Amino acid sequence: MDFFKALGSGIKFDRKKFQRDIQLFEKPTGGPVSLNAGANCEPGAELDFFAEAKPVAKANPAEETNDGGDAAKAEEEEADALEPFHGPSEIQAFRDRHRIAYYGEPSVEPVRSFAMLFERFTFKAAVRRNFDRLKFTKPTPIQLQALPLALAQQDFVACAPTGSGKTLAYVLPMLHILSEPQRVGYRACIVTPTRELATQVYELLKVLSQGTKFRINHLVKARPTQEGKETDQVKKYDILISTPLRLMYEIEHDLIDLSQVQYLVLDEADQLLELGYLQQVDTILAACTHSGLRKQLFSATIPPEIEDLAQSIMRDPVRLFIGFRNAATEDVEQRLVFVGQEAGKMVEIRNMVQRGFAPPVLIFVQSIDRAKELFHELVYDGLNVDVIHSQRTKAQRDNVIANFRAGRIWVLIATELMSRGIDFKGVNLVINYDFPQTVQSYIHRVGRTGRAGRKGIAVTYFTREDAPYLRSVVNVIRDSGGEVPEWMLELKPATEEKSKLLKIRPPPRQPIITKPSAVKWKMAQLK
Ligand SMILES: Nc1ncnc2c1ncn2[C@@H]1O[C@H](COP(=O)(O)OP(=O)(O)OP(=O)(O)O)[C@@H](O)[C@H]1O
Repeated sequence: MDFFKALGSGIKFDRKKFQRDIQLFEKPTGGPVSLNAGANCEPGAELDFFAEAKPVAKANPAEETNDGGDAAKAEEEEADALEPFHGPSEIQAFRDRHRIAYYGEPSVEPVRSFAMLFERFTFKAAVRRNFDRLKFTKPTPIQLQALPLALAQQDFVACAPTGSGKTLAYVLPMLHILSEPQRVGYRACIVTPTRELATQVYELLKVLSQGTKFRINHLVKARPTQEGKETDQVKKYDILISTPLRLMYEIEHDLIDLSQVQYLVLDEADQLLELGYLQQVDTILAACTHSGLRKQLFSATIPPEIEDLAQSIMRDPVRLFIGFRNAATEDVEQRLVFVGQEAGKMVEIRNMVQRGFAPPVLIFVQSIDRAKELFHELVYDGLNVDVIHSQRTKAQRDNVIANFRAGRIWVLIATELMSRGIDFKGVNLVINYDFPQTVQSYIHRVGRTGRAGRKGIAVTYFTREDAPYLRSVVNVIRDSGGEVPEWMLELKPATEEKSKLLKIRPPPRQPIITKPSAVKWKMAQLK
């Protein structure tokens, strides 16, 4: 109990909601405990919940990893660098230094800085002001190249690590290209796999478009059929943000007109081009009939088969890759923990709590049932925990996210729903309680920490049954600069057939039940 009191030092609670917590944590006896998982938790220091991002130590990973000469060169690339490039070889050297791989024609020059971008492209004063308020000093590597590429109105596929600012790379050019609001209907459309991600993109667009008259429709709510008809009312919108299922419904019920869309972005494109979403995305593509339509695809993971598919729906796309293909961000320390059997996972979690941990923590499990089970275990342990999955109402999901962002929830249990795109800047630790079913899932889950230049830790539990799938994750850890024991590198990768099976169906696992109270709850569920 002392540990929790200590851990609570400096944390503000919603007093009504956390009455019990307040009783437990009031008048802490000492400073926070030194915790092995906490980048923010030095002995004696106050917990730093969702503080402003720390100085971006490595906005451009190349700056730290290259040799002295390159580092000195990178130093020269000040935030306001305007020096033009002198020919293709200098551009190539610049791209190499920032680990930008650029395939295709035309070769659009990158920018050295935001100052150079705004010198080359004259943005509306309001958008410039709004951008300045974000206080981003240097473009991330994907932004160095994708911003001018998008502004040159090219089709492209962009693959860059999680948390490296891909959203800005399409949202900012969109506002420049659309230029002025026009009452002709949607001219830009952004599709994301989840409602939560759509909301996040909408929030950034709202910030950047303040003071302009652009109208943005965040289409995630169901609406009565008549209300949605393509009336003058709907024509006032310039930009649409939606999820594929919602949008397909609108198209199939003739509620929406996408014929004026000239700028289509698929965020988390590899997921959108997978079987589960393909039909919906096909319907959306077919509805975007404008001859000048430009398509841009973004993700932190673009497997080769998806790259081929992407190319088939685009016009000579440029392909942009930052760093290793399909690697995890280098800002996350990745650990693998062998837990023997299922029961070992709860032991490990409880040990972690005993040892101390620095919230906020995000825990991933493979199914809704397991999310509920784990929630009941941890709630009975007295942890400040909540759970998010698709069976919760939209309002509940929004509340959970807001509470987690505000530090009112310390531990959030999530299903795959939250694995992609969601930007929780302050997450210190991600735990893969259940081993991810694909290497892409691993990369995205791990990428919920270590964002925008911050550091993070990701711990993945594995049982004997998970061992055959370990190798692909081991490769990701190695490629992102992590250390892995030699024996793991000698493991055989799972066969293609086995990996495909795992992707479709999670493996059976023992329920997460260790307490009589949880058994009672589970029995009631099964009735
Ligand atoms: N140039 C920049 N400097 C500092 N922070 C930035 C910069 N660009 C974006 N960010 C911040 O980085 C964070 C991550 O950005 P974003 O969510 O766009 O990442 P992403 O690459 O789309 O990640 P994911 O693949 O997980 O969706 C955000 O909080 C954003 O505000």
